Amino acid sequence: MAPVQRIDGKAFAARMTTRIADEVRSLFDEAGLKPGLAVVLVGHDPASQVYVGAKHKATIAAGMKSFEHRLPAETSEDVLLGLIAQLNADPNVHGILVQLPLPAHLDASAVIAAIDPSKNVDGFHVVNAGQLATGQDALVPCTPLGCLFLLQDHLGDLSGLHAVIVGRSNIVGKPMAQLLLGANCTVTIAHSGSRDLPALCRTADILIAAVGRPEMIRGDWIKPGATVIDVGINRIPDGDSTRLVGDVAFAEAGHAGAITPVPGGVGPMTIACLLQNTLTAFRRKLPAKA
Ligand SMILES: Nc1nc(=O)c2c([nH]1)NC[C@@H]1CN(c3ccc(C(=O)N[C@@H](CCC(=O)O)C(=O)O)cc3)C=[N+]21
Repeated sequence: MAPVQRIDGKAFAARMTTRIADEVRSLFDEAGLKPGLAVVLVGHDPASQVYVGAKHKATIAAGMKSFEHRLPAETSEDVLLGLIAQLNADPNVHGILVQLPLPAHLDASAVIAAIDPSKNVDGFHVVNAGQLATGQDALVPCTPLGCLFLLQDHLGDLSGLHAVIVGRSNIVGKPMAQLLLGANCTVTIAHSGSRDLPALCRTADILIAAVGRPEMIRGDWIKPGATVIDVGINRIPDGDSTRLVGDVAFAEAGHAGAITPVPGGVGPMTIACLLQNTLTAFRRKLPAKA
């Protein structure tokens, strides 16, 4: 059998970012218009600091305005909601992202609900989720959108394929299911408690791993030739240091048709799709052409 193909999300994301930057410059620069993305980070979680820094760099590289708001860990919900109200009203801000997880004293669902759905570039608002579920134009959560782009690039038409999604979060599993249904897949949503999960996974033409458990999905859970998308980003100890692994035991997946590596697979696509959503939100605010 042909050797497994690596799906290069890093390269795909770089091409997407270049295309978005070209679009921003060629269509809007002359008119003095710029999409703007506001990112709010509460507290000092080291991983979150790294991600927020990466988002800032990508936003600038795409020719957009980046507004960073770093708030102390003890910020009250009132202060955070006040900032969100200000960003909702700011015409220079087209996208708003509040980095998750939030410190425990803050109610993430109340914060997400406060972000104007038309600026909610994470696609986490119930209005965004409802629009996606009912087939209306929506801002779609960045990680599953990135997975869909990689699948369509690799496989072309997805019609009739059986997709098994392991993971049922609002951020990945559920919106991923909606997107794949929209692309005419047959979709199964499974989770760590599903009965005979290995056998279920073996029925997948497309296997999406989004459980958040390092290397939980073993080689013998993968049907030969299947396309595997590994959403997991787990930092595990490695000697005196640490390393990143996905939710799939990558070294055992040599008989898959294709697989996304970790790092360099889905992660970079999440950031590229954030830029894409910011551009989409910006376009929708432009006055209709006369
Ligand atoms: N409101 C909100 N929206 C998010 O989209 C959001 C969030 N909160 N909280 C945290 C997670 C995580 N996340 C990642 C983005 C990029 C990489 C990424 O680019 N990873 C690289 C390298 C990572 C590394 O080296 O540490 C890769 O996989 O190749 C990873 C993870 C967005 N998140």
